[in-house]
Amino acid sequence: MFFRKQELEAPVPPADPTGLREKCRQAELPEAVGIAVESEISRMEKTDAAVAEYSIGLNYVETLLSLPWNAVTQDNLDLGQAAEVFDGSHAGLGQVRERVLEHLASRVLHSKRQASLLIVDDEPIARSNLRHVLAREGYAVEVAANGEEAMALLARQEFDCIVTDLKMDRMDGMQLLEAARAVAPETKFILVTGYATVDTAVQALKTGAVHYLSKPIDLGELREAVRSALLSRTHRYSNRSPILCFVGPPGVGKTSVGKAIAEALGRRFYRMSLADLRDEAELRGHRRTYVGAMPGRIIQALKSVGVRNPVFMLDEMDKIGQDVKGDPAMAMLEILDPEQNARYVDRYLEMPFDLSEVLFIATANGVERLAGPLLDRLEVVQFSGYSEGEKLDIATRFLLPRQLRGHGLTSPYPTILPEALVRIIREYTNESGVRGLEREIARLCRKLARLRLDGGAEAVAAPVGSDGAAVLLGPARFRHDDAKAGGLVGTATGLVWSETGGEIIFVEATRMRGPGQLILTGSLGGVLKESAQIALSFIRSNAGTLGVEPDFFEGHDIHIHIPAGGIAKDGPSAGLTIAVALVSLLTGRPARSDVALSGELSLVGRVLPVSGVREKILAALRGRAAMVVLPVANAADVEALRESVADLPPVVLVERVEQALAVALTGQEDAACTE
Ligand SMILES: Nc1ncnc2c1ncn2[C@@H]1O[C@H](COP(=O)(O)OP(=O)(O)OP(=O)(O)O)[C@@H](O)[C@H]1O
Repeated sequence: MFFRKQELEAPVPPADPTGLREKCRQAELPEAVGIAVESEISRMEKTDAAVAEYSIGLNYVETLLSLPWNAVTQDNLDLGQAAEVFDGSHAGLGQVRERVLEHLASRVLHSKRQASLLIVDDEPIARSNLRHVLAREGYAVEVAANGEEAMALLARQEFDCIVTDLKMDRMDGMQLLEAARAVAPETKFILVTGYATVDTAVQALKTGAVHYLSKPIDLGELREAVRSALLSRTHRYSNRSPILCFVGPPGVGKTSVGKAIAEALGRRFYRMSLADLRDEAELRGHRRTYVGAMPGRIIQALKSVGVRNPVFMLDEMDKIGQDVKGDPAMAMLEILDPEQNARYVDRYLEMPFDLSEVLFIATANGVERLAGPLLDRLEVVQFSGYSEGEKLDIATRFLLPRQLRGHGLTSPYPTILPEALVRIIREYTNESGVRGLEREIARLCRKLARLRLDGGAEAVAAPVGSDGAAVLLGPARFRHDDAKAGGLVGTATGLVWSETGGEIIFVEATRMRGPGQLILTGSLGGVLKESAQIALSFIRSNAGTLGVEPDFFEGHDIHIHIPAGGIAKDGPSAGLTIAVALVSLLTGRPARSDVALSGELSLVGRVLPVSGVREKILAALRGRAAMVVLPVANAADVEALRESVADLPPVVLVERVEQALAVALTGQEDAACTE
């Protein structure tokens, strides 16, 4: 700190019975915090220790003393090393890897940018001396003779730091500080004067100056003051880039990529789940006057992580918002916005804490539930599910070695053959990510650990193959033979997407005597009901061409049932599957259950594009579907997937529902196809 207490006639500090003043001195608090602590300690000294106010004051002071006001870790900005860290812990994340490295590259570039300084002094000699000294330090330096000239320069250009004389004609240093804060709030100020008094110093620091130097200037102090004022520059500029938001199903590596970013930068990592957030005050803290009041979770997190520039993962951001008191989305906006978060005020602290150096990363399973203004601030990085080949690679390189080590199965390592891993992937897991896979591998390792303890290394010497894995793990949990060859009348296989990944569903339709109603059951959202109605209307209006009796609805009810779980959100894309199930029912032609469909249906029979194509095709792969039918407008998505997944099933792209019927229905082939 460059606040010269002895020259500024500071009052003699009172005795320090609690030891807090000494702690405060050692903590090297920012001036404003030091003042708040001192005034709280003085108040405590006048209060009886048995009174509640005393312990409220004590908690407050201890909280202020425990926060990392100045503690930062230095960033490691070696991009090559960052890539090594990433590749050393992850596989199968091509696009995500590129996006993360691009983000880090822009940080490196920002950090290498030359810092710009403005010197404002009415004495030409002082100006040119300071310019000379600071230019030799490698800064880009401009000069101005008074506040007005400085404001004119500020209108054209941004400065990282302004070193200004206090007493000047035509807008002095204090007026400049006030005017400049309005147009360039991030610029740091260092005030210099020969007439230092406690009052002006305090006023300058309160107005936002970061340092206060008195004349004659000690050059060592000046260099140090500028260096420390610029310390946060790297992070602040980088933070202007959008906040990364990792979006994808569970277990695809969002958290672990966040950790890898922290490791690559040499920063500490903190993860906070927002799923259980019930009250906005949990984030921003409660006012000190409440008994048991505490700072909000953001400030508490920084206290526990011990630095003010960690990588801070805001997990499950899409889960906040419902039944929460206050407006947490607004609070999040403030926390994430670099224009505001440099002066983030927690209700308990009642003073600004600089969050601008925190590297925030958000995660979500889907973007639909994120508030619009929040989404605007975020740069979405989509994590999609893994194919079987990618899962095998991840399991072989990372999950299995980690679990073997974790279960004490070190040398001689038991051999788990790839065929065993493939069987675990196919029969013991059904997921987009690899969390379940890791759990099953851990289960296998526990069995092996027990065998080794009971029978020694010999007992686990034989390599574990596919059958060995099945013996150890017990009966298979998932059978993917649903989409097997053959077919049923009135049942069609569909592909849907939900936040937990892609899924295969079976749409069933049946007809019985009744007054002509459409009955819908299963997990149907409103959109899905509309899809069913559209499919039925299309069939009724095209009965002739589709080979359906025109009056099939008279005297009959149609019942459509969709048994699967999380599909209510992906209603439109089930339209095509419903149409196939209905035409199958009404024509008596069985629908092939190994043909999986997804497409939105229009009233005139066009097949419209759908989302989540990668997840859907991966679900079809898992479900052993022989063929996938998708809208022609999704051709680019299919092509993109073909590049990363070798064993794609054949994909038929259709423009109209009749083309899908030709592929999916057996019997009288092509009879209903118009092309
Ligand atoms: N591409 C990958 N390479 C290596 N390991 C991976 C990869 N993807 C996931 N993992 C591992 O899978 C496990 C689960 O990953 P993680 O916790 O990061 O998932 P997540 O996407 O954050 O899930 P959730 O949304 O449920 O929080 C971790 O042990 C992680 O290391």
